[in-house]
Amino acid sequence: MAQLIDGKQLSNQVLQKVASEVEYLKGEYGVVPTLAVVLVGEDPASQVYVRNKVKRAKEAGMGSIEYRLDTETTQGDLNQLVAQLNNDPQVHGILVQLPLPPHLDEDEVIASIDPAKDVDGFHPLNVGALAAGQASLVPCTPQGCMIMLRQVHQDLSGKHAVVVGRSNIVGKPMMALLLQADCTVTMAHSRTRDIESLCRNADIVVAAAGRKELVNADWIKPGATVIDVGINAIEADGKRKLVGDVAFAPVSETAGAISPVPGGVGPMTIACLLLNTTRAARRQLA
Ligand SMILES: Nc1nc(=O)c2c([nH]1)NC[C@@H]1CN(c3ccc(C(=O)N[C@@H](CCC(=O)O)C(=O)O)cc3)C=[N+]21
Repeated sequence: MAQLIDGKQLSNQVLQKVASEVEYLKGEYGVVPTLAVVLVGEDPASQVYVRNKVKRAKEAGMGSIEYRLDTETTQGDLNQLVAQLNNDPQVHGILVQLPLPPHLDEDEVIASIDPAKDVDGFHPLNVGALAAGQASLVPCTPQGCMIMLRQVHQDLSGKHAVVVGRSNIVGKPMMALLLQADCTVTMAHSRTRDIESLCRNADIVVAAAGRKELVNADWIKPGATVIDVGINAIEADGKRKLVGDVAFAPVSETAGAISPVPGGVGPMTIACLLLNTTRAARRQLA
C-alpha cells in the first residue's frame, strides 16, 4: 500500500510557520499581514473556499477582508475595487476568486492587481518571473504540490514527472517548479496520445485535468508518487462528496505515495496562499 501524503497535517505545519511569521511582523513592525478576498456571485463551492481561506487567515493571526459582490457587478466596479485595494496600505494580498461570471474578463482583472499584492501569482509579471526562474509570488496549488513532493523525495533531480493538465493556474506553473527542481517534465493533456503509457513511465504524476478519477492503476508505475489536484463534486447516497482526478483506491495499491482528496492538495493551497500573503507583506514594509 502507498504512503499517504497527508495534506491536512502538512498544511498545519505550513500554517504554524505562517503564524510565527505573522507574530514577527506584528512584533517587529506593527504590521498585521492582511488578505483581501473578492468573491463575485453566489457559486456555493466558491463560498465554501472563501470561508475556509478567511477562517485559516484568522487562525494564523492575520487580517482578512471579504468582499462579496453580486453577480451583476460590472467590470468597471470590479476594477475600481481592485484599484482601491491596490492603494490601501493595510492590504498586503489580493485574491479575486475564480471563475468570474461570464460577462467579466478574468485576464483584465488579474492584470489590474498590483503584482506585489498578487498572492495567487496569476499576474503576467509573476507568471513571467516564474517562467524565467526568478523568485516571485508562486501560484499556491503548485507550491503546495512541491511541498508534498519534498515529503517523499529529498532529491527530485532527474526524476521524470508527468503533469496531466495544462491550465494556467496549475499545470503550467507546476511544470516550471518541477523544472526548477531539476525534474524531467512532460506535459500531458486532453490531446495527448497514449497518455496511459506516458504516465506509466513517470516517477511522479501530477493529476490536474479536472476529470474525475481519470487516472487509474494501469497508468501508474509501481512505486511512483501521485499528487491528485482534482476537486470534483459528486452525489453519493444523496450527499455531496469530493473525488479527485485519481481513482484513489486502485491507484493506492500501485503507487509508492499518493495524496488524497479531500485532505490533500486543497488544504496545502490555502496554507500557501497565507504564506504568500506574509511574503507579500514583508516585501511591502516601508
Ligand atoms: N483566485 C483563486 N485562487 C484560488 O486559489 C482558487 C480560486 N480562485 N478558485 C477556486 C479554487 C479552488 N481552491 C480550493 C482551495 C482549497 C480547497 C480545500 O481546502 N478543499 C478541502 C475540502 C473542502 C470541501 O469539503 O469542499 C480538501 O480538499 O480537503 C479546495 C479548493 C482554490 N481556488
